[in-house]
Amino acid sequence: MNPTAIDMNPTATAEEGPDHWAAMRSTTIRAGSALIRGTITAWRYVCTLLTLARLGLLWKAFCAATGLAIQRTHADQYGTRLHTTVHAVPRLDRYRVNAHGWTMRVRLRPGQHLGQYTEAAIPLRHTARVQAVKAIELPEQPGFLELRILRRDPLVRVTERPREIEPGRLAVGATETGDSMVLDFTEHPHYQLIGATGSGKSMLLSCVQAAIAPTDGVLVFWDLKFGIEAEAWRERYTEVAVTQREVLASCGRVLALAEQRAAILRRLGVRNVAEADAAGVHLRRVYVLVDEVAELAHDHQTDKIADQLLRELLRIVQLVRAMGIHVILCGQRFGSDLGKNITSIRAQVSGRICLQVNDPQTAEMVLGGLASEDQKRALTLIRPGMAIVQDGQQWHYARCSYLTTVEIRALAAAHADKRIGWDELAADDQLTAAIHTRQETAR
Ligand SMILES: Nc1ncnc2c1ncn2[C@@H]1O[C@H](COP(=O)(O)OP(=O)(O)OP(=O)(O)O)[C@@H](O)[C@H]1O
Repeated sequence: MNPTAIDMNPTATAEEGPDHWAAMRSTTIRAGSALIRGTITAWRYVCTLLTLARLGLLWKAFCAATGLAIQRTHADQYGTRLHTTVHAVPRLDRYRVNAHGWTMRVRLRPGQHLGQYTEAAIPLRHTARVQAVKAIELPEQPGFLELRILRRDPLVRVTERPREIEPGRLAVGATETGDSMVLDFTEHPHYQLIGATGSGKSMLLSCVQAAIAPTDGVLVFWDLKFGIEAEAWRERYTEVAVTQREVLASCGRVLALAEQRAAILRRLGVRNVAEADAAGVHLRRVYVLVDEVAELAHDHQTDKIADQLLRELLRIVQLVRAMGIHVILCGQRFGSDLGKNITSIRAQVSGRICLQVNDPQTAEMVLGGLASEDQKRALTLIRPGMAIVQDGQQWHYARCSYLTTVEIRALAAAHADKRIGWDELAADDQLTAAIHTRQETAR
């Protein structure tokens, strides 16, 4: 055999062969995992539909047994010996099925109210053989209720990955219905995340950062817990402040940026960054994360600047919402006992997430608008990272995703190039606005 005949084009086979196989292998793995995920989801839908059908068959008997059906007895025309009992059963409609369960609307019978259905939720859970049943009122539809039925608890293992859904809307976990747990900074410009030690505040904060990291959002961290939590994300931060003095300096920079942006918004004739975005001027969102808020409010022995800090924080939460600057306050408690301006600050922070807390007063402070028995649920949350999220008069259970320290470090390193300094940010804002003005003038 002629050896040169074998060695025709050695580099090409060496380079193309492995690439070809690697591409095939990765495509097969991706297709395989998509197939498995698809099969699992389809199977979950099938199980949900079967459970729903089973409950449909049992609904009449269930309502009769729990008093939800109105009973009428019809005597026959010859006397009272022969009579029939008819159950007027509450009608069900508007079914919405997902992989974890379903919701259905109940048309209330005359005289019925939410309390009766809340009471019936536990027996219904057993009758339907599901994880949880919740009855909620539909504010726009008097005479109707919604039953939310959870066949399988999506909060046992949260599979949702933190991500930005659209500018200012971050998915950070899952809710009990299997939907994404969303922090919506358009609806609530600032958030408070309150929970006892070990309840999962830092994990929730990490999920928020993981959702922001791949975007052009600006991350500022005031880590008053010695900078330990900030360490994993350090490469991605514009600024980390770990002492009250540093936080005070950072407050000044945040307010200066807000002032500059206010001038830009005035020039453009718009009211906030969302309108500026629509007009073609994109200003990066700035997220100021504060862990732990009580540390801002305590005077340390040598430095007496807590009052000044709270005044600055109040100015920030009052003034910067239109400028695309959002504050997320984390703490174990956020009560008026911490300082003079706390109540005013709390009033400005409308987004509220209550993780597990140890006392009913804290639950009441965070979940102000809810009934006291709903507030008390925050005392008995069983899993770390689980929270009660208030949504107007309604509430739901939610849980943040879980990220390991290795994942967090990898994310911070992968998106370190998105970091921007304060001066560059100010220059970037001015430049974006100037380009827009020039384009407008040219038109
Ligand atoms: N969604 C989650 N899934 C699984 N484990 C979680 C979740 N969230 C938090 N944990 C776990 O709970 C524990 C406490 O979480 P974390 O440190 O975030 O609490 P914390 O409220 O910040 O506590 P501290 O106030 O003491 O710092 C950690 O071991 C963390 O891994």
